[in-house]
Amino acid sequence: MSSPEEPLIANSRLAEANHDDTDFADDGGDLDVPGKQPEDLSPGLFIWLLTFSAGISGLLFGYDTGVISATLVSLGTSLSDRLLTPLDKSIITSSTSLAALVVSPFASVLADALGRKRVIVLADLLFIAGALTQALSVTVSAMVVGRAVVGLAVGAASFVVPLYIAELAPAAHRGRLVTMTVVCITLGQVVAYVVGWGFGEYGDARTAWRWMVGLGAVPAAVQLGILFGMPETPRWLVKVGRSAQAREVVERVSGRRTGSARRAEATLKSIEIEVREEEQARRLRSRRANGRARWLDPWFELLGVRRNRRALAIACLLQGLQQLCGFNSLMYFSATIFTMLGFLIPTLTSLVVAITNFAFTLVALFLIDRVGRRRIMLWSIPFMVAGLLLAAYGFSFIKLSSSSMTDVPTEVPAAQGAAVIILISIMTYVAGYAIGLGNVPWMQSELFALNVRSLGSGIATATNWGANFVIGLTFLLLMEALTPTGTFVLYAAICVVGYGLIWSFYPETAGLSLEEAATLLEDDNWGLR
Ligand SMILES: O[C@H]1[C@H](O)[C@@H](O)[C@H](O)[C@@H](O)[C@H]1O
Repeated sequence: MSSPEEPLIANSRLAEANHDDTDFADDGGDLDVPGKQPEDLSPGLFIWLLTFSAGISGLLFGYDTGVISATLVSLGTSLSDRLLTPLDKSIITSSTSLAALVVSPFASVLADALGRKRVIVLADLLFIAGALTQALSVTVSAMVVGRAVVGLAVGAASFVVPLYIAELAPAAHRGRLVTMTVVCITLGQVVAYVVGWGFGEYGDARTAWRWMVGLGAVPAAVQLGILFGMPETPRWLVKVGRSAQAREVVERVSGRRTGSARRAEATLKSIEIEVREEEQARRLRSRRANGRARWLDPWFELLGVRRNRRALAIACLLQGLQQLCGFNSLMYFSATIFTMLGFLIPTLTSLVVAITNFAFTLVALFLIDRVGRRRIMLWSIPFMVAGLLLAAYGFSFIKLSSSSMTDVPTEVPAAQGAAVIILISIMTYVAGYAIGLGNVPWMQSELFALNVRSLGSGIATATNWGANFVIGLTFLLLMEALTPTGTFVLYAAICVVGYGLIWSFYPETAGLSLEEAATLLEDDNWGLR
């Protein structure tokens, strides 16, 4: 079903861009400075401020997903006057990802209709409502509702914030800036773990968990305030016909460096060319569609055009793998696992998971644009496999009592040596994850052409949450059914399959403009570069 005009349009766009804009593309013109490489260039204060404010959403995403680990071991009998079963815990945990999954396709429709920024505002309101509902809940179902409302917020924010940053950032810095969001997510998880440990150890046992979950409302309120001074993205503004405003934003983003006026002009022009040509292509296609409903157009463009289909396949593969590799079972249940292994202060031990994840995401921040997305993934996944297999081996020395999955610490003392092996192997696995799979999938928007970028990123984000839901719901049950060793071997096998798929299908997009990255997938050798 791929339409014959598509490659022509893309080629003419590149030809036009190459003709009069050779020195800017989407890199903000930075490459036209003689003797300078992209790495030498700093993104400018405005971009950093934008990223920082947008990153608060990441912080919230991280806080709300991370806080569940300590919450689960602190709830005791405060919900519905009983101890929680493994199924209760699984449902409380995974309701967040289920709600995030449900909202992600709508987030893309809203982001196109209302603009990227308004969706971030909406997400903040939901973050506040969800945090308060959880803090005040007295039954398991009320807690599930609160977690689900937070899930709606996380789902919307996880889709729109990377899109917002990718559309504002110059190409030479895009990878690093999108990774900043993931840094904020992982920082949020560290904060959640520290809060969890602090309240768990030193707070009033009956109310500690209410503070843990309720505190999530604070950064959301702060961000609401900051958002008033933030701009909409120039790409969205051009798309809805507000080019004058788009020009102002592009000028602010370009800063006051020499030649920035010319760069701003050129950047705006390339966006306008892309929007115009995609509009033409869309009109051509809907003329051929013979009365088909208009809302179906983006779907036909996404699935009917070869390069878009390829982009979607890759984005969903990466997002699915990011979750199915099992990382979030550690994020959600590490306190439960370390309780089971007999560690004295499990919430403190589990801080290791969050801190390793955060520290290696920082390492990724410095490596990603230099090493490239594809290469960084191929280098890091083997460490994940090694870590998982070693953990599986460590678990084979540990006998679990039937009570080990509940709040009651195991009566069978875990073998100390094995517990240490497990801790080290988990750290290796988490480090490998944080360097590659933890952040590369969020660079999804650079794979898609503008006309399908929102929808494509929305579906890929939904894949992430769908897989996250499966992992959250099944981890404790798998630990019982397959044993911990079997569960970790299963995750290792998923990583190996993922490695093969990435090797075969994922091209390098580092350093390309959004327009060039989308065009790359038209190439017949799209997988191997
Ligand atoms: O990129 C993030 C990050 O890696 C988080 O630590 C993880 O909890 C999320 O699921 C993932 O999307």
